[in-house]
Order: sequence, then C-alpha cells, then structure tokens
Amino acid sequence: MLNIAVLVSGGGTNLQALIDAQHRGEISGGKITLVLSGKADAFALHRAEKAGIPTEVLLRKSFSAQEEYDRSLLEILSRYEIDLVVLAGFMTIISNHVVRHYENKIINVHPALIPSFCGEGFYGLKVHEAALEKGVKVTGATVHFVNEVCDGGPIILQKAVEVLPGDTPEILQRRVMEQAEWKLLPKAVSLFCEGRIKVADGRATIKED
Ligand SMILES: Nc1nc2c(c(=O)[nH]1)N[C@@H](CN(C=O)c1ccc(C(=O)N[C@@H](CCC(=O)O)C(=O)O)cc1)CN2
Ligand SMILES: NCC(=O)N[C@@H]1O[C@H](COP(=O)([O-])[O-])[C@@H](O)[C@H]1O
Repeated sequence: MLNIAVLVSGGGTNLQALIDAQHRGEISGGKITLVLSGKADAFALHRAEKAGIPTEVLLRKSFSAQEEYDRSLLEILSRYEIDLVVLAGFMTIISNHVVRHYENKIINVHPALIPSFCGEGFYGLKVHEAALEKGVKVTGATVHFVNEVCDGGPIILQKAVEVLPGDTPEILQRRVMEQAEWKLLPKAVSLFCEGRIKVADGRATIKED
C-alpha cells in the first residue's frame, strides 16, 4: 500500500475528489496518509480533518532560505513515509532539490490543457481569465508529473472542456473542475498506485490494464 501526501493551499475540492474516490475503493494500492497545506487557513484542512487524515501546515514565508523550507518539507514527507506526492491546488513552486528526491513521484493537476495557459503566474482563476481573454472555444485540465519546469513535466492525462458563451472565470473554473479535474486526478493517482504509468524520453505512457 503506497502512502500518499496531498499538498493543498485552498478550498480543497480536488482533495475531496481524492478522498471520495478512496472511500469508493477507486484508489487501489494507495492511501492518503497526509494532507500538507501551504496556507494556515486553507479550507482543505477542514476536509482532511473531517476525513480523519493527519494534517501539517508548512508556510514558505516562515523560512528565510529555500534550503530550510526544502529540509522541513523533506523531513515531513520522510516522517510519514510518503511514496507519492499529489499537488492539489498547491501554490508553491517545488524546488529542484525536492523534485530530484521524488522524481516522477510528484503529480500535479493544472486547470488548462498544457502547454496552454501554464507556467509561473498561471494559477487558480488567472488560468481561466487568460483562456477567456484569448477566446479559446475549448480548454480543460491536465495531470502531469512535476519536474524542475513549472507545469513542464510529463503529461499523464488530459481532458477537454467546452468554453460556453457568457462564461465568467468562476463559471468556467467550476465546469473544468467538475468535468475534468475531479475525474482526472483520482484516475491518475490510481494508475500510479497500480504501477501503470511509465516515463521514457520525457513522456508518460499508460500501460493497458
Ligand atoms: N516544480 C514545480 N512546482 C510546482 C508545479 C510544477 O509544475 N513544478 N506546479 C505548481 C502548481 N501550479 C500549476 O499547476 C502553479 C502554482 C503556482 C504558480 C505561481 O505562479 N505561484 C506564484 C505564487 C502564488 C501564491 O503564492 O499565491 C509564484 O510562484 O509567484 C504557478 C503554477 C505547484 N508547484
Ligand atoms: N497551477 C495550479 C492551479 O492553478 N491549480 C488549480 O487550483 C485549483 C485548486 O482548487 P481546490 O483547492 O478546490 O482543489 C484547481 O482548479 C487546480 O487545478
């Protein structure tokens, strides 16, 4: 059974999708054993506590040096014997040092079809604001491994979502969450725990069941 840490910063709807999938028995071979928040007031922490999952808070601004933050993050992940790290609305860029410790063992969900609307500065509603500003007719969500490049890691799963006339960033965000993020992330975590994701030449492939 793999130990899964879910890193959060906000409302935690993607965390909730993972918790619900686990309760439905859809994440075979893995268990959420830690929720770590980058913000002390994240509602995601309440979702974890309600589900009986241990929580930790680690604030980047509490550390003067990146190395100290990295050391603390790695110590927590080691203490909980974490095998897979899931970034579910986590808004801190993970350093190369930490990425190297968990190469192809950190999964992130991004609310756009990478390589569109991604990278530094593209997070939360800002992603959907950019999509609407550009006038795209289709957007979606991407689940990918995390590497040194923000949103640049091997793509695991993607799902397209229609942009509709009259969409606001909030309406579009909700549709992308409902139709894509909350389906893709549990699926990707389950595939990882089943050992069905292989990475070669910077690309991820899914082994047939
Ligand atoms: N090494 C990596 N770290 C992280 C990745 C990644 O792909 N590689 N993904 C992000 C999540 N994310 C997009 O999916 C993302 C998060 C945050 C930002 C961003 O620009 N953040 C701001 C600060 C925002 C805040 O503190 O409220 C910033 O760094 O200036 C872009 C993309 C998680 N980490
Ligand atoms: N670049 C990262 C990023 O923008 N992540 C996005 O933040 C939101 C978190 O919502 P949640 O806390 O309700 O899961 C989600 O839409 C997620 O895709």
